[in-house]
Amino acid sequence: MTDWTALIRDVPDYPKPGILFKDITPLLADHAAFTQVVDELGDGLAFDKVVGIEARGFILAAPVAYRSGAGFVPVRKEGKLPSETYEASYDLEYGSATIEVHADAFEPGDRVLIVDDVLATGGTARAAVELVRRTGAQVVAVSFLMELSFLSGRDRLPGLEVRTLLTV
Ligand SMILES: O=P(O)(O)OC[C@H]1O[C@H](OP(=O)(O)OP(=O)(O)O)[C@H](O)[C@@H]1O
Ligand SMILES: Nc1ncnc2[nH]cnc12
Repeated sequence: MTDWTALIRDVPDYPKPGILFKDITPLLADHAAFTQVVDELGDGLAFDKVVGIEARGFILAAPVAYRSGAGFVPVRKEGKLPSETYEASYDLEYGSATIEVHADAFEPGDRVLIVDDVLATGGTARAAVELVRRTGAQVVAVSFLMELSFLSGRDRLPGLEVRTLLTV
């Protein structure tokens, strides 16, 4: 894949002092970069549903589902899903959060690809994996646009295929 790192903007001290925020909006605005990234996130993997994690994960996961003929399932921040949910709480680089998935989002035996923009500490992805597994579905891989390798998020996803397209 082309190295699109130049389209990731570094924003110091956002959202808190000491955090170097990786802003993906320049990459999203570039058609060639955006489409290649969407193509690569699911390439060669077999799955029935794509999970996108609110909010930036939605931007990437929905087109991955569309292009691969899979369904899309949102994992949302707490209180946003209207029906019965499972929830998981976790810490991330600049705070903590709770995410939820609809308890009936998957068919028994569904193979699930989880997609998000950034793998940092891995807290968010770990919680999403737990949610999918609680429903009885199977996580086949976790794909990210970008990995912040100094935070070792991969270590929180043992035994899983972890795909990252850019590493910083
Ligand atoms: O690996 P971690 O340390 O868990 O961090 C990665 C998560 O942080 C960001 O989400 P954020 O909660 O900022 O939400 P947003 O997508 O709504 O901006 C990013 O989109 C990932 O989901
Ligand atoms: N440094 C960072 N930049 C962008 N998104 C993030 N999510 C967690 N850490 C992040």
